[in-house]
Amino acid sequence: MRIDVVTIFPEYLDPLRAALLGRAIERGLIEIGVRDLRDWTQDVHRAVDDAPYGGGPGMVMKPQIWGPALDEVCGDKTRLVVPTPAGRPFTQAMAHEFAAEEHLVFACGRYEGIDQRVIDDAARRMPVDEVSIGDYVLVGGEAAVLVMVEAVVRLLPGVLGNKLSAEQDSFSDGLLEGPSYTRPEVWRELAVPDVLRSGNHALVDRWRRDQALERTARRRPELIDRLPEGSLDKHDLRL
Ligand SMILES: Nc1ccccc1-c1cnco1
Repeated sequence: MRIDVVTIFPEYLDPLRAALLGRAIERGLIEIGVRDLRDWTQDVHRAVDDAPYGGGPGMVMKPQIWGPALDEVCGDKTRLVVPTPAGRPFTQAMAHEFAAEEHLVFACGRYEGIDQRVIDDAARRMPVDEVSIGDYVLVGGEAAVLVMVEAVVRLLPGVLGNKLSAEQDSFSDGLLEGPSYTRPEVWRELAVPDVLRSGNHALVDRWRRDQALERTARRRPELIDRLPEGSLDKHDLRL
């Protein structure tokens, strides 16, 4: 997979070359390019934004800059992802979809966003997803790209060591993870639940499932309603 990010703050994406993702690049599992949008500006001030038609606060990013940038960076196998607070919610399912793509391009908007015609024009020749990572306001799309790239790249074959399976993690069964514990058995007078030291794997599995269901019902009840038909067995339903 190749990933390209177009941004006016390329240094913001430096963490993509650290740790797990950095090792995936070194191992040739992914290629990552970060491009400075200002490289496509023509004026001495390297302006990338202008006042919004219709008035109002903030600035809008110029189509005459974004257009040529995406023409050059995107290819015939590109899926364009545009982080925006007005986007569809980013989910694990979307991460899996993106992980199956050959080429992802992330367009990082700042200010009040990118002129809509940039997205509309791109959608004439490639799949375009306007995506939100949550209901809060960021200054730009760069932090959202770091989140999405991590969620996507960890799903690629070979990226996670075999001891960490992407499939067994949170959200793979639609529930939140329950609590986790490690040594010591007692810490600041707080003990590890006895069942986890019982050695009875069936009991441990049951306890973990119960904890995940209770936590999900308490913190994210809407996820329970979204579980596929038949996900909950009679033991689950006794809770
Ligand atoms: N707030 C933002 C501002 C600019 C670009 C993306 C966002 C965003 C993405 N997901 C939530 O917010």
